Amino acid sequence: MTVTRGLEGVVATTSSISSIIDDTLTYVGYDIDDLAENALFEEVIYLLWHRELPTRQQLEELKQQLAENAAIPKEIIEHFKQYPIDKVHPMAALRTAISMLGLYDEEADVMTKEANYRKAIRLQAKIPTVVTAFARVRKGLEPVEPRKDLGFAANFLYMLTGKEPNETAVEAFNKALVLHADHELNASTFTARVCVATLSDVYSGVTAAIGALKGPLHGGANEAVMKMLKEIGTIDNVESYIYKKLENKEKIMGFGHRVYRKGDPRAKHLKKMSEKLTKLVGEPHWYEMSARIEEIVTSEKSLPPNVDFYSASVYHCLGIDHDLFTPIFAVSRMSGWLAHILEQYDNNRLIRPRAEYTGPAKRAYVPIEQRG
Ligand SMILES: CC(=O)SCCNC(=O)CCNC(=O)[C@H](O)C(C)(C)COP(=O)(O)OP(=O)(O)OC[C@H]1O[C@@H](n2cnc3c(N)ncnc32)[C@H](O)[C@@H]1OP(=O)(O)O
Ligand SMILES: O=C([O-])CC(=O)C(=O)O
Repeated sequence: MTVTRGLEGVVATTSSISSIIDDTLTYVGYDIDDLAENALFEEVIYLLWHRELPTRQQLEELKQQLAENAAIPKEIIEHFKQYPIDKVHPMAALRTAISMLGLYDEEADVMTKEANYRKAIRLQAKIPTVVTAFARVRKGLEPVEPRKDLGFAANFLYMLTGKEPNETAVEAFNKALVLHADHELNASTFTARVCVATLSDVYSGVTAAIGALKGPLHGGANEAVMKMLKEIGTIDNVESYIYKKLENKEKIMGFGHRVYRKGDPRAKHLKKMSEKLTKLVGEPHWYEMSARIEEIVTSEKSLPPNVDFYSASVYHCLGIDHDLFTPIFAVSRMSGWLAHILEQYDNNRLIRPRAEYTGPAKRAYVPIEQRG
């Protein structure tokens, strides 16, 4: 048996959703740079689920379906109110609430193609409502009901704050959603596919994926980046902080990637947004510190920033609580997870690799009184 640690370079499935070739990311053949500059997040959802960009009518239909399905059962809000609120991470709350949504979906275990698509709509529609409701309930605020007249990005920010967001915020948030939507066989998507390949249901698949995204080596890195920026505090502290970490062989969050070697093509869009937004809100130091960290880590370790690095300062400027950064990633990545889950069902085979055994050789059972 040959063991490939971390399955690096192992091609585990075919997929027609997104590709990373020579450090270029495409969703169904459309370059991420093109989509980031031009697409609405709802168009990207449609693209990932149908493999074509929507016509105007198809887009309007999808928007309407998302708006009509955005409300969540009141039991979920009541559940939130019972949590030990100051101890619960929003990703743990999200993981629980998304699983709980399955309890209130009469089609949860109906496995037809049509029912699975309807569940995809419901999950994509409800995840912003879940994240924003939890964010408000933990502050003692009432959740804000979703509005049918707002697009996906605007509605999220509206439900979070109770105020209609300005155009710049909506544009930036939409772009962040587009950039995070899918990424081939990343850890959380792979988790979702492994789960549903047992023919388990869609809710189980996305709940498992949320669990995988939560870790700091994956989606959790964006929150960890902001924690690092706060710890550093000022531009004058950047050098000593980063060099010390590197000397101690500690990882710098938001850098490195399993697949990209020259760089993550999403990072430059977030970098540009970070520069613009940090100036706009009068906190340019977050961008300046980030840019200096990038200079050092790139020259010392040849490690370019990944999608999580500049998204941290972007979300901070949008007034989003730092522990909501990873749930926001999940709001966007839900679209990719669902695309992959539907694709897995379409051409399913159980995913079950092997392990090379490294434990003791064959042993005889020892009765308990003879042990010790
Ligand atoms: C959306 C996303 O999931 S993007 C990734 C988000 N995660 C992060 O930003 C966390 C920080 N980065 C990392 O931990 C890693 O780069 C990962 C997990 C993304 C990729 O991991 P792997 O492909 O397994 O790379 P691996 O950890 O083996 O790193 C290879 C070498 O680069 C070093 N390295 C990798 N990332 C970093 C980093 N962020 N800071 C410092 N050194 C690093 C490793 O220490 C290792 O060095 P060595 O060969 O001297 O031992
Ligand atoms: O692909 C990966 O390993 C991680 C990543 O960048 C993502 O999920 O967006």
